[in-house]
Amino acid sequence: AVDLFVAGSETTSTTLRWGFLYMAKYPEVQEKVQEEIDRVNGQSRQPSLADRADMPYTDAVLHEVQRIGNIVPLSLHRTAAKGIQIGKHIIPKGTEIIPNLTSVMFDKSEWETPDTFNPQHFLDKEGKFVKRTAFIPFGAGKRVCLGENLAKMELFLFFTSLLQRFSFSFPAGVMPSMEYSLGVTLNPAPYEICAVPRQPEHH
Ligand code: HEM
Repeated sequence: AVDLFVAGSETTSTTLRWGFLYMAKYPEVQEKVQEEIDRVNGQSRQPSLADRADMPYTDAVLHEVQRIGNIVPLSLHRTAAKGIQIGKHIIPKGTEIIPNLTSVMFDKSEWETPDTFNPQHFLDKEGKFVKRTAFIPFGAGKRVCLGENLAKMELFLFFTSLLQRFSFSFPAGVMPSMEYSLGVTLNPAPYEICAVPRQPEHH
């Protein structure tokens, strides 16, 4: 049970902290997310998971936050249970393997603008959500993150519920900093942010 709390708490909250930071830095993206929330939920009904399919832009923004936030840059270290050959490379049994997720999620041949926050990475020309095979923040294969689906549900619900009620911005005179510190996960450096209540809708 402790493993699940350790693996599940900091990862999700760190991703959300990157998310609100990017919303403050890119107010035009934040506004488009809020337009989508207003269209699908209005102000009175809280977003639910059933709404996700109707919110491709918000879904794309969350995916892009996870890609560029890159919170587990070197995944989990693994040990080869048996010897294998991948192309020319022979990996003997017992080899320690450190998967480099960063190299995939910032790969210049996979992403149009790898170093720039760009939700269009996950949208087609009609604005529909598109999956990308190089999106692997949860790892890949047999030992992919056990909590992937739970994490995606949590991210969607917390992100949309907060953006329904608040707009995030930097305090006057504070320059946005996208600096990070590497602990267990790759974290945004502590930042100051304003959560300004949105005007209730007038009917
Ligand atoms: C945004 C949130 C999360 C991210 C980015 C994330 C990322 C990862 C990554 C990269 C791995 C290694 C996968 C591999 O070796 O290929 C992993 C493993 C794991 N994660 Fe997550 N995780 C998240 C949330 C969660 C949550 C919410 C839980 C559980 C409640 C969880 C439980 C686990 C467990 C148990 C493993 C080990 C699986 C195994 O060894 O078979 N994670 N996670």
